Amino acid sequence: MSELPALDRAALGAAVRDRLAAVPGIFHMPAPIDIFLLRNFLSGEECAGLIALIDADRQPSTLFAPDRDPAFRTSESCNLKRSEPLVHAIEQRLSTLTGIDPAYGETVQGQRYAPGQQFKPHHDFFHTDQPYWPHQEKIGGQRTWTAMIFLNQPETGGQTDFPEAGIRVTPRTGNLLAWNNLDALGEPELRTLHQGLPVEAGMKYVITKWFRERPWG
Ligand SMILES: O=C(O)CCC(=O)C(=O)O
Ligand SMILES: [Fe+2]
Repeated sequence: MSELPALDRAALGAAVRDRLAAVPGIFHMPAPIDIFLLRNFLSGEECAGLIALIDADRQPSTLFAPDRDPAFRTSESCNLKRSEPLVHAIEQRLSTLTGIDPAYGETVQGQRYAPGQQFKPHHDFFHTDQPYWPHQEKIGGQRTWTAMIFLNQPETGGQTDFPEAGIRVTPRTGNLLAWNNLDALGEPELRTLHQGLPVEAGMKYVITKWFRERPWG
């Protein structure tokens, strides 16, 4: 087995940013964090295929650090298996896009929000003072980039909001949002705080891919 190195967080942040910035048609959003929007990363057909996989397997979503607030994350989610050809193909494309080897990525997670459901403000990076950290540290360490793809568009609500970065993105079928959870020095960037606002009408489906600093698992 070939040994993949631990990635230098700061160098990775810059390398992925430069690679994304060169993608034709991508929008580097004006913000104090590195965040990109790429329209139509997936086709409507691919999105429909992923929605069917999510509907077949979805369960109430969980949290690494269960919150006292039962309304913190009310969506349903599921892990999408790499053995599904569609999931495998999308993982390859995400790696080509970001330049990050698929081994560093966690399993793709699918998520569905019904009206009233939301994911309150949180960071995707790990808080290293939390009880979950020693285990996460062993199985890949800190999260680096997040790639999220909107699979459909709810009628109203369900935007992804970064209150401290001044960014709010409306779900549109096939659009990809990618951001670096770490700062220029490779440390957790607090201004990546984000939330999935409550869906008001219709359904919202997304997939999320979190990349680690070391091979995951
Ligand atoms: O659904 C959203 O808009 C945000 C989802 C999210 O933040 C996550 O899955 O980590
Ligand atoms: Fe998140």
